[in-house]
Amino acid sequence: MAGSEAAEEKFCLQEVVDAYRLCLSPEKEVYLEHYIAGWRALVKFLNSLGSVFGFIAVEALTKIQTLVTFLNGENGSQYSTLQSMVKYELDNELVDLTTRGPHPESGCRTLLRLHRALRFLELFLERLRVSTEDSKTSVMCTEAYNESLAQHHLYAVQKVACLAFLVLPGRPTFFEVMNVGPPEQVVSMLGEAVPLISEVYKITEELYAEHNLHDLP
Ligand SMILES: CCCCCCCC/C=C\CCCCCCCC(=O)N[C@@H](COP(=O)(O)O)[C@H](O)/C=C/CCCCCCCCCCCCC
Repeated sequence: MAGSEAAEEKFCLQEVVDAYRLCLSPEKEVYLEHYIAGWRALVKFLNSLGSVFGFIAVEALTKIQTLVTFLNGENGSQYSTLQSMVKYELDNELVDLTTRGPHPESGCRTLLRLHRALRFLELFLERLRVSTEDSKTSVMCTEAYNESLAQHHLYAVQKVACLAFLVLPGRPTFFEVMNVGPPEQVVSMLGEAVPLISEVYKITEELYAEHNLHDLP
């Protein structure tokens, strides 16, 4: 890979912060384009963790790609925000609400999977932010996972995920990979990232509750 391409692929926490900062409109609508950009940046991070995390990166990328296809499709303008997507898909009966049927990969159900993962991210980054030098990333990650995503995963997926967490690099490597600078600056940027992610999460959570979309199959 050419040097410039490699540089493009490098993860940087600032990219995540920028994406989530750009996510909200003044009316607190969530722009899908920036929501996806945030996830793309996180996938870079997952890829930098090595092949053990490849299956998680592939799963996240598959969900991202489904949303990108809608956003770039002929009805793309209906997918500019989460709010417009939900309205468009519900108004046009494009969502399988109780069992999987003609619309197994709707935007609403696909985004719900990423939304649940965003809660994991929020919990994990907050743990990382308040962690100390001897804190273990595997423990922080397992706790955040058990409090969030695990509740929506099959037992076999939970087992594989928890095994992967055991080979996570330690806190110093995590901080380095974030490409921010010394640990104090990483902590400070995590302090910016977490509230932004929390707000996007909360707005999505309320939108899905309002439309009874939390259990989409
Ligand atoms: C800022 C740097 C540090 C942050 C590092 C975190 C990076 C990424 C954060 C989260 C990634 C998770 C993305 C996974 C998407 C999961 C979607 C999902 O739940 N899919 C399941 C259901 O899909 P359907 O079958 O209903 O279509 C699917 O069954 C699951 C497939 C396997 C994925 C298992 C993922 C479990 C682990 C998540 C945490 C990994 C974080 C490791 C790095 C810290």
